[in-house]
Amino acid sequence: MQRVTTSSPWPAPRARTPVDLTVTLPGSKSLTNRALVLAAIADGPSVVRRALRSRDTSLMAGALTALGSHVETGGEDWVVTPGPFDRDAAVDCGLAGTVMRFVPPVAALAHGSIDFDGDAHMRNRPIGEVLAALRSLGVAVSDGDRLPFRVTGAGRVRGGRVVIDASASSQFVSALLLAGARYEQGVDVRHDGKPVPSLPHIDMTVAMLREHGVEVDDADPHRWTVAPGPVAARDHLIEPDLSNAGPFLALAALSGGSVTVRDWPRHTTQAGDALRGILTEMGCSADLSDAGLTVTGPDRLQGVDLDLHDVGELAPVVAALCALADGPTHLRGIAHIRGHETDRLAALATELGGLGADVTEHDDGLSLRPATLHGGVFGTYADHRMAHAGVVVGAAVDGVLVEDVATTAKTFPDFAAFWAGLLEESPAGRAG
Ligand SMILES: O=C(O)C1=C[C@@H](OP(=O)(O)O)[C@@H](O)[C@H](O)C1
Ligand SMILES: C=C(OP(=O)(O)O)C(=O)O
Repeated sequence: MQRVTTSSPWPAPRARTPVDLTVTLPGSKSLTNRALVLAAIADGPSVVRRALRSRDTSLMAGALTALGSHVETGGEDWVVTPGPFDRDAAVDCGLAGTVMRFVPPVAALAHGSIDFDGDAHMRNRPIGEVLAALRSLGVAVSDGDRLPFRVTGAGRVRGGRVVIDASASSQFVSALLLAGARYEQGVDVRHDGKPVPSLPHIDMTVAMLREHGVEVDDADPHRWTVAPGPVAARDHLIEPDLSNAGPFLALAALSGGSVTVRDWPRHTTQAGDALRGILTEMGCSADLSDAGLTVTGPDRLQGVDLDLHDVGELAPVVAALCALADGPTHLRGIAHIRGHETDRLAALATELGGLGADVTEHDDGLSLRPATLHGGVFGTYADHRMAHAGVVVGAAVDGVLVEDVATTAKTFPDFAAFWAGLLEESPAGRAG
């Protein structure tokens, strides 16, 4: 776990009085990258409307283009035309789990050798189960269980049954399901191991496959079967990224003000929808209306005892908010987030602790007790959600400097300018 020191740390703006804000947020990373993959293996062109334009989605578009698809990313709506996967290619995964996990099963369909690599830390993130699964489904994959690796496609994949341990990441399952319909025998994935985290993301994969006309059986909680067959071309309208709504809703929670996120879907498979329940448990009110989701913060923020196994990507912002709460907190069930963009449990314990939080790191979570926080540099370890955690604390505490805030570009274009603009425009910023 290394701190990144690319530019001067960013002085996080304060919210000194209750905010009153309405925001329109960029699209979901998870929905955009699934829509791009499915479009690239579909039987005709598809449009990804209101696609998220960020580092992770540009890397996905770049990967699918390298394989031979045509992805037009000029406007708000991205047009994807499947092409022949008939060449050798190199894929840069950056730090995008969705690119490193979702693209190899697609590359296996190519006629060519596809080389994968990514950022330095990406070489530590787990992928071995996907590579082993591909080998057992008849695909030539170089030795090893980490980046860099090579997938040599023969233009066809046998497919069939495979057993994996997906306890480190739900993306292992999603990856095999997304491409599985294009395998000769489809794919029958069984999980054998500790519980799979982030299950809403597998539900998202299954729902989107079905929208593309693919037959998926997910009746058994540890088994997913995708029937072989065509993937129908289909346009998608991308919902706002509800996980990235976390820091914005946290502003309402910590300032006792109100934040409305426009276009919050009434029904969604996004994990971020769980923020409504989490913030309510912390004492906020959360109202879903035609205007969007409005969260209003309480006078005193309560600590919580939560199992975040299904929604681990929310942990950094939730932990930051809990560090500001009046009561104790225990966040459990999130050992797997040690394999995210950084070891998030260690990073949160170190960085929140560095600002005076009373935080204890456990194997599978964190506990926090009320403490008076102070300013200082908040390290982000190239992790967008660590930067979100830093700005949340910085909105409530003087003198917080967020290192490498530009790392938020992974899933949110120009985050810092947007965040600062909001706090300037709100009465909270003007009062400061
Ligand atoms: O499939 C996806 O789009 C994601 C799945 C989850 O990964 P893990 O299962 O590795 O937690 C989530 O944390 C990540 O942000 C996005
Ligand atoms: C875990 C995350 O990302 P990735 O898709 O790179 O796994 C995340 O965004 O919190």
